[in-house]
Order: sequence, then C-alpha cells, then structure tokens
Amino acid sequence: MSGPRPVVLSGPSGAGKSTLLKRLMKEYEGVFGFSVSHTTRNPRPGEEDGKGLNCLPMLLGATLLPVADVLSSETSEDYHFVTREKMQEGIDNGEFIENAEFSGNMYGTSKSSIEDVQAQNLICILDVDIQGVKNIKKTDLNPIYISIQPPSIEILEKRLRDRQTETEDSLQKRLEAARIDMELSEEPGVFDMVIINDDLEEAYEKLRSVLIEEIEKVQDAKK
Ligand SMILES: Nc1ncnc2c1ncn2[C@@H]1O[C@H](COP(=O)(O)OP(=O)(O)OP(=O)(O)O)[C@@H](O)[C@H]1O
Ligand SMILES: Nc1nc2c(ncn2[C@@H]2O[C@H](COP(=O)(O)O)[C@@H](O)[C@H]2O)c(=O)[nH]1
Repeated sequence: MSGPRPVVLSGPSGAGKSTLLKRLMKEYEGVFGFSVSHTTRNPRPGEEDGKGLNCLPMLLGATLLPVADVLSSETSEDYHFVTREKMQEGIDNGEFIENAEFSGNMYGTSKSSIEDVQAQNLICILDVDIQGVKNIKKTDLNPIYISIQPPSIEILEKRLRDRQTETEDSLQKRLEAARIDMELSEEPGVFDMVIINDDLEEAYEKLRSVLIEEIEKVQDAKK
C-alpha cells in the first residue's frame, strides 16, 4: 500500500482517542483521512453510517459529506454498521486487513477503507483496539503506533459513565478490556509512543509532536 505513513491510534475505550483525533484533524485540514471501520454494534445517537473524519469532503458511495457536518459529530468517527452475517462474509472474502471481537461486537478495518484514504495521499488514521494492533503488526502496513491511555482505571470509568453511551454490561466489558490494554501498553516495543491523556492540552501536544514530521511531509507535497 502506498502514500504517507499511516497512524494506528489505540488504547482503552474512553481514553480519549476520538477527542484527540477530532482536534488533530481540525487543526490539520487536508492532511489526515480516517479509515472508517466496520462494526456490528448499534449506532449511538448521532452516529451515521459510513461517516469518517476526512479533511476533504469525502465521496462515500453517492454521498458527499461536508467537512463541517463531520466535525460537528459528537463521536466523530462513525462506522459502516453491518450485521454479523455481512461482516463475516467480508472477512471470509479477505476484504479485511484485521478484525476483532470487542465488548460483544465485531469490529474490523477493510482494505478499501485504507486504500480510499491513501489514494488521496492523506495520512490514514486507524482507531483500533489492542487485538487490531497485534494483527496489523503482521501486515506490511508499517504505521506509526500510538497508544492513548487514561491516567487511571477510575478516571476511565468516570469518563465512560459521563459519556453516557454504554449500558452497564457494555461498560463493564470495556473496563475489563481496558485493564488488559493498560497492561499490554507497558510492554516494550509494542507502541512508538504511549500518551497518558490526563490534561487534554498536554496529551494533544504530545500527539502533535510525534506526528509533525509526517504532517509536514504531506503539507510540503501539496505545495
Ligand atoms: N483529557 C480529558 N479530560 C477529561 N475528559 C476527557 C479527556 N479526554 C477525553 N475526555 C472525555 O472522555 C470521554 C471519552 O473520550 P473519547 O470518546 O474521545 O474516547 P475514545 O478513546 O475515543 O473511546 P472509544 O474507543 O470508546 O470510541 C469523552 O466524553 C471525552 O469528552
Ligand atoms: N480491532 C479493531 N478495533 C476497532 C476498530 N474500530 C474501532 N475499534 C475499537 O473498538 C473499541 C470500541 O469502539 P466504540 O466505537 O464501540 O467505542 C475501541 O477501542 C476502538 O479502538 C476496528 O476496525 N478494528
């Protein structure tokens, strides 16, 4: 796959990946494109099918999505919402670069979601769980791996509860997955950078600084 080096953002659900991403993509318009994943989970209020944070208006099927609409979305990085049958069919047909079961639902990155972004010479951002990280490491994608971590499991729980997107069952599953994720993120060599998202400004600056070289390459290529 060609184009600028992709970026994999991982970390527990509720750690703040979407919040940081949204800000990054707003500051660097025309530099990043979001790889829109598939999932079998139900859409949250405000989420739309197939809407990704792309800094150019994005042609998805017949729908041209204005940047302003995408940036105003609370959750910001929507999915292709599909049934288990449809998702399994795509996996069996080799359409996915990686897929995983998370909190009782299937999630996966299709090859075409990455290719669509790379075709525009944008930095492709993938937001995946730790299983996705492990599976992407077996491919030739060669992304920059960044983990966003919460300051503690207690703060993570509060953020997830305050977000009001999860049932109690889903919240408990996410916290369980978060404990594993937090441990694995400490293993040397898994991530190029681990960012503790305590103070949002500080976390954002760290994210920006680790990506600035790649961002400038894309900006220079556009000149
Ligand atoms: N530094 C921070 N301080 C306080 N609250 C934060 C901070 N960063 C994010 N939040 C809040 O925490 C909640 C979870 O953040 P966000 O939705 O960005 O997490 P996420 O990692 O993208 O989760 P998921 O993987 O489930 O999509 C949001 O309500 C967000 O506003
Ligand atoms: N392995 C993959 N994980 C993914 C993908 N898309 C999202 N995710 C991760 O799922 C959880 C939950 O997301 P939510 O939107 O339901 O809160 C979160 O950790 C994401 O990083 C994917 O394509 N593959």
